[in-house]
Amino acid sequence: MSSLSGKVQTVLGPIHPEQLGRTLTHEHLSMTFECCYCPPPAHQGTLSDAPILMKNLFWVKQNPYSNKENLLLSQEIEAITEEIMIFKAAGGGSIVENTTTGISRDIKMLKKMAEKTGVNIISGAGFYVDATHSSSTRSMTVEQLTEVLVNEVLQGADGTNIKCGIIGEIGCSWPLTESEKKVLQATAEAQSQLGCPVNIHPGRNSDAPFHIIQILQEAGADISKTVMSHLDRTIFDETKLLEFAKLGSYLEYDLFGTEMLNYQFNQAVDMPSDNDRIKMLRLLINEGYEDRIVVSHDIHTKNRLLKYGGHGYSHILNNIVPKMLVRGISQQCVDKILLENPKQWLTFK
Ligand SMILES: CCC(=O)NCCS(=O)(=O)O
Repeated sequence: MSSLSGKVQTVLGPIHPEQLGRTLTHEHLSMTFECCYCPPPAHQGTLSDAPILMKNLFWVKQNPYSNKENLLLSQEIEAITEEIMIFKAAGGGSIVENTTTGISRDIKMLKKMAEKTGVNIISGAGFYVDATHSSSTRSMTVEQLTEVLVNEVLQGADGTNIKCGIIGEIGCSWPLTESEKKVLQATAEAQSQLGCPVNIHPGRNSDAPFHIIQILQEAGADISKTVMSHLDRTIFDETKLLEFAKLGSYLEYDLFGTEMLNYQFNQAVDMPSDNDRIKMLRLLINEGYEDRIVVSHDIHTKNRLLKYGGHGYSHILNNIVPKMLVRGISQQCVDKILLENPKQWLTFK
């Protein structure tokens, strides 16, 4: 195991796990998402290049991936820094920043934000989905990819000496591509060398999380230190969700605050509401999985910021926690989800 054993690695260096406090396990503080631009229907075409204004905000909320400006979170550093302070005032301690190579990770900026706000920021190593892989990434062997991941954790990312504290979010499409499969195998290998936390972005199909866990397991990963993200848009059937829970990963509900009529990336899906998400958490808790749940907002577009009338990074602490308590989830269980489970996950073995 590495010298990081028993520690959590933030962009400002290793800390003791007790210093984390309430932790959002899946956010973005600076990224771009042009790779996932969805052209709007022809009669709404002019809205794709429009600035975000009060009069088109409802349209942007329903079509977040069709407005080009909305995809540039990296332009909002000042607003986001202020919003991290609001998260801190609401009782937040740490944010895991899951931006990986392909969607414009800016690890120097993350360090500045951590210095300014006093909130711990943990940065992610690795690669987003295949559509963003460079030709050089695609041509690498599993061994070469492993070396990149290990270096981002032990030496620093993007030519800096600022180090990542998790591997992920590792992007997977559906069906999984060859390049993504190699990255998963490299993730497993790097994780067994480092004993580090891993976060996976599954493809948009309910079989995707199962397939990914199988690949990771075969390559030697520690599934108990792996988070499966975006379950709220991936597995809807309760029996299937409980089957997946048995595999032993952390179960992440990370789209809190996202409520929309049409899910642009998969029209077959009815995006759940926050109340639906809380019902799924209750199901998992009642079935004994309270040690495995983590939650977040996965803010990745501008419209979700307070500045644009969105819910911001403090929504879970200010609005979701009180509703969880009203719906019979105990304070002890809420604390597990926001404090204990992230702490266990983020601590290097
Ligand atoms: C980079 C952010 C990201 O990938 N978020 C997941 C969006 S969705 O696939 O759940 O719609």
